[in-house]
Amino acid sequence: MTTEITDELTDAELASRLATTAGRRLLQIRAEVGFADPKALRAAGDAGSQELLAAALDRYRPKDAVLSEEAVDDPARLSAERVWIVDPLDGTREFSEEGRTDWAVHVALWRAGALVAGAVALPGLGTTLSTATITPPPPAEPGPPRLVASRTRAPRLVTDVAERIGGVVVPLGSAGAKAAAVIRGEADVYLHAGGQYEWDSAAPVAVALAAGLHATRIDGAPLRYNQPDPLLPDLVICRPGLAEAVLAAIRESDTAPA
Ligand SMILES: Nc1ncnc2c1ncn2[C@@H]1O[C@H](COP(=O)(O)O)[C@@H](OP(=O)(O)O)[C@H]1O
Ligand SMILES: [Mg+2]
Repeated sequence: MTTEITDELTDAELASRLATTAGRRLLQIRAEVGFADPKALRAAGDAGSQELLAAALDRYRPKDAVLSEEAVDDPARLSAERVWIVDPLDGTREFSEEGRTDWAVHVALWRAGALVAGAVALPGLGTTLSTATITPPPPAEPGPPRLVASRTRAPRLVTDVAERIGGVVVPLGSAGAKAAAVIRGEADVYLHAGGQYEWDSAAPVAVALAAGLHATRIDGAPLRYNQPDPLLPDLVICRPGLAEAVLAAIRESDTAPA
């Protein structure tokens, strides 16, 4: 897989190569810094990936705005037509735990109201999912639907919805890794509520939509990006055939946040 970054790339190709390249840098940082001081490793990862992505976007898309978890928010993005929404290291906690592969790099492009390109790199798995190349997941496996949810901050809503649809909960780190599990057919639903930001979901949602999956807020409303407040606290990504049942279970749950 070539990851060379040149001036001629489409936005989707650029997103994919940037995410892959930042992911390789993160693997190097993991090897160099080691796991003895997880806090130091997390800080080095956040900073190293942010530096690489910021420099590359500045070099290859100098006119575009950027919204990143690891940079000061520049309100100029609110009047920009094109905004890159990036999470240089999603699943920071898992990145700092030896042996875990559930962490990701997110690079998405928002243009005039919609996500138009995106990539989620899973460096620990050696793969990158891109809107340019993604295909729908394989058919659902027999058995109960598998719901991926936060390892550390899963809301009660997840267990409640799992019970209502006869599913099982699978804890996994990183929004990108969870979305990827659904996109790759290793899980059927990713449900989250109670807090998250635009950078946590923009690239995963861009790829999920390109793969033909359902991706909305938990009340079924569209996920909207490049908003003044980047808080985007909940989402559901799932196979289209499960969306109606999942949204109904959320509505019926007395644990759904108002
Ligand atoms: N309640 C909450 N409030 C704010 N952010 C949250 C959150 N729950 C999850 N997130 C963010 O969503 C990403 C995935 O989390 P999780 O693995 O728990 O599902 C993490 O991003 P970062 O690792 O980039 O900080 C995490 O910080
Ligand atoms: Mg994140």
